[in-house]
Amino acid sequence: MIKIAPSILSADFTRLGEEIASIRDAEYLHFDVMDGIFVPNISVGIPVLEAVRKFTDMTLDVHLMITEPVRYVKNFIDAGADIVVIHVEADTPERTAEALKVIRASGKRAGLSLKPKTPVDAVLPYLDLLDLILVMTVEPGFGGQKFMADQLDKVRYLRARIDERGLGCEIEVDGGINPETAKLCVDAGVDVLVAGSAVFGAGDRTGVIRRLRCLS
Ligand SMILES: O=C(CO)[C@H](O)[C@H](O)COP(=O)(O)O
Repeated sequence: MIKIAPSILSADFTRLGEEIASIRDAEYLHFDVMDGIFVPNISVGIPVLEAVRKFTDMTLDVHLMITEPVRYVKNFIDAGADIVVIHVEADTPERTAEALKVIRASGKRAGLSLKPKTPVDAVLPYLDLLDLILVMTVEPGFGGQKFMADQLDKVRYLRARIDERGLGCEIEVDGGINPETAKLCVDAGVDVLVAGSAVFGAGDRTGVIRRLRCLS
């Protein structure tokens, strides 16, 4: 069963509670954190995550597009994150592993993401520490960009590595996901689809989530 993770980056922040309440039948709620340094944009942070945590029981999938994530992972866990995804490019290998261990030691799920220009084998040394790998299918920083189909080679490669080792690590994609690109991702072996503008730009959110699952 494909999991859907609507990204609140594309929600109407003046009505964030209503926007979240309009999402039914999605497994995760994707929460994008941007620091203006790791990516050329600034989004929301810990106080907003705390508010969202009080509002919903959904699994909160927190994507940290920030430098030196090891400094902040515990704060995001305390604020209510269920899954914390950091970037492989955001710190040294030692501190990246340390951050992943802190997440798991807190009883939360650890994820690692890679930007489109990062070679896929950059995440392999961390596989045993991971519950999720997030393959970016746009340059991180902004919603509403065009899907990069060439990133699906990474998905196929990771699918094979994860399956041959019998690991439970999920593969997630983020950026430019709509019902057409979702089909390509599912065929390549993706487990979780992040979708921002496709979900929050649609009137019928239940309908679009169903189409993203390739059910209609
Ligand atoms: O992480 C992100 C951008 O860095 C967003 O989650 C992503 O771009 C979703 O937006 P859309 O579905 O509109 O492409």
